[in-house]
Amino acid sequence: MTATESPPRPFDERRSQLRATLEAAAGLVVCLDFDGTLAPIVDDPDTAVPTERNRDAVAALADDPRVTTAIVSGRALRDVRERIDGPSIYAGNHGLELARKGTVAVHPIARKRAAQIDRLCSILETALRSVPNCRVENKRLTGTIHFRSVPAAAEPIARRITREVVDRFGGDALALSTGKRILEIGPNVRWGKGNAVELIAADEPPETAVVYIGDDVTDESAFRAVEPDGTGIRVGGDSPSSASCRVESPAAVASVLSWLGSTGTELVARSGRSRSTCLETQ
Ligand SMILES: O=P(O)(O)OC[C@H]1O[C@H](O[C@H]2O[C@H](CO)[C@@H](O)[C@H](O)[C@H]2O)[C@H](O)[C@@H](O)[C@@H]1O
Repeated sequence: MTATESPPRPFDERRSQLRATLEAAAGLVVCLDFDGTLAPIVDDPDTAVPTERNRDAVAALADDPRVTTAIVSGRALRDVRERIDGPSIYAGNHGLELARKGTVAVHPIARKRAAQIDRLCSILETALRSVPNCRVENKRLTGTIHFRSVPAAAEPIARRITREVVDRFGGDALALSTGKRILEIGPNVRWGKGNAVELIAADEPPETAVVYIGDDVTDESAFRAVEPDGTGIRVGGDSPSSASCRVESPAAVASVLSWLGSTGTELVARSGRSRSTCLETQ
């Protein structure tokens, strides 16, 4: 546990703190992870879809001019865009690519190393061919090796092969990281979802409240980016996290999004009105 990590509190117990944050805020940004947050975790990554309530709640937030809504995913940008519609901002590949204001920015080192990722994904596909149901997802800037459907007895071997291949062919240029029943290869750079969230927030007026909801290790840098002025909400479990709140599941995320879209936006709007009243009376 790092100095800033402690078990997050249930969202309902922290609601009054979030109310206070929003009452003092000039605007609201809602950043959302995809797998395990909007979409329940499933065996086959190709079949992951948001729950209907999350889809509707995201569409409502995205339509509200008082809110900036962003998806911040480990999936490739193009992939995640096809899975959830509405937001004006999308970050893919754990923040290495960021689509906003009509342009797509790509981390320059990640762009340079894309050919190496492609090569490594091919090598891994061959090396892991004999492991039943082991899947290599080539996302251009990163690659994901999926073990969720691999028989339990074969998983340690598959993970070992993956580590050995990345050590041998990735050198210092590429790095391996973990996720939910996956290993991921990416450029060896200090850049993650937290950096993307900081860029998104920097476009907003000062004193905008940022809420980030996510479920996995790579979401921790985003929680650190928003806390303590904003609010991180961890989905699932009560293990230590840099998020101050938690909810149980993607089903519970929908209730938080609905609350943000109704009460949350109202609190921020009221705060905006009281600010302008103050200015007018000076
Ligand atoms: O940051 P996210 O949007 O949460 O993406 C993280 C990874 O999500 C996907 O893998 C995870 O979800 C799959 C579908 O439910 C599941 O089968 C797998 O075990 C999970 O790790 C996605 O396939 C990866 O590319 C993302 O990096």
